[in-house]
Amino acid sequence: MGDLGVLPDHLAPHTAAVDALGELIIGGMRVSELVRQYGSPLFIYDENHLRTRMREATEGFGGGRVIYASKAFPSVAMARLISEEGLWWDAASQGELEAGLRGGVQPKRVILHGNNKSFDELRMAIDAKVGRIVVDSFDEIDRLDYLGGSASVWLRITPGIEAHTHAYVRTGQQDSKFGFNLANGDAHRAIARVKASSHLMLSGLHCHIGSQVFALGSFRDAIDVMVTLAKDEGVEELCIGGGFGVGYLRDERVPTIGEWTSWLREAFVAHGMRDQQTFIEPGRAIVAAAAVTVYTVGVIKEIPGVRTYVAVDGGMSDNPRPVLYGSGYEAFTSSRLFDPHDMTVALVGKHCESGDVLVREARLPTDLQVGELVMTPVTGAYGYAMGSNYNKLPRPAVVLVGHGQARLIARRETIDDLFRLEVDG
Ligand SMILES: Cc1ncc(COP(=O)(O)O)c(C=O)c1O
Ligand SMILES: N[C@@H](CCCC[NH3+])C(=O)O
Repeated sequence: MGDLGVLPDHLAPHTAAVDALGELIIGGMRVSELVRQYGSPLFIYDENHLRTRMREATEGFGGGRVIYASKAFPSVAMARLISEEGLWWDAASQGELEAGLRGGVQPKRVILHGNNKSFDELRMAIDAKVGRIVVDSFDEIDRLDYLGGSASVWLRITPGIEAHTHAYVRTGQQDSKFGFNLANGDAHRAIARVKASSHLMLSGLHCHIGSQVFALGSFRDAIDVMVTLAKDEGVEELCIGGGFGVGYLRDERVPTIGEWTSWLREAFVAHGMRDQQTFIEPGRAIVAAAAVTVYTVGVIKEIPGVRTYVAVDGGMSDNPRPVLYGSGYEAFTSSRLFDPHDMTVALVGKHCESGDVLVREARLPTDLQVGELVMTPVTGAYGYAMGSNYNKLPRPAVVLVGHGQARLIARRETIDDLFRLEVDG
């Protein structure tokens, strides 16, 4: 990576480069050229970045298995990369399961999650012979008994670890809708039930303490608790979930996925676990920084002495994270990254809500013009995946770039697409 001007290296996709005029190039493609061809707003994913993260994760984790948590970006194109790089695929619904299978992930490398799996989802997983079903509740055991097919299962345990992250994405504490509670004995009761089953094979235990977690200590605590339980119960495999935090802001420097995975491996090894027994499920740490979202500025409204609003052609429908969790992002002009970005503005979307703010205090050039391209980096995880059609906005297109070429992996929605579900009354 050369000089990226005002764009910090740690927020840029791997192949990012800036030409002499200050324009951003990703995967050998000029961002303005991509927008000219595919329209705005546009998600641009860097293929090299994705593959590098997958390799760092698998190398750091030794011979343990890395399962990509597909909820972060569950596309067929992503599933192809996952299967080519030898990772596994975590699906939390029939749709995510279908995406993995359509992308060529071998069924034995698919894990099915969900705190309320339907009969159809369970039936599909059994018929497809997925690698593991992660059983989450007693009602689910009843459903599996009713269906009767044979399956290799893990039990999802809530180990009672309070991860330090946003309450909405904390999942390992006692008070959780997920999994079997360890402290009140449910975990042991579930283990006994599955062990006694003639058609379910208990191959492992699972826990996931939360998302965007930075404290290695929380993962170490989870490993301590779960290894003890697995050894007491004579269970072979252990998955410690995902949730490894990433940096979204200029000053936010965080461990790489290679560091995360090698630390976790060390923690497992310290407990005498063999690589083949161990699994992790990162989503965000693989995809987040691989993508940027590019928007076009439509309105610049200055309220002297109050604030300047810069409105773009997307917003909470392509990135609901700021509204949902108060998440922070940065913004940059993608065509003049050598210019100082010293005007503080609110970067807002085009939705009919005052809360539709993408970046509360974005720094952009003082002479920013209507029609310029502004991009927000680190939007590869839980952006497109959690997008909506609010205000009947069509979803943006998604391109995958590399080696001077772009591949459209999700076309832009059309106005007609927006009415495909409506029944004309
Ligand atoms: C069961 C499970 N595994 C893995 C993940 C991946 O999380 P992240 O994208 O934060 O790595 C999640 C989401 O938090 C999850 O619910
Ligand atoms: N959607 C959350 C992460 C949820 C993780 C899924 N268990 C986010 O955007 O940060």
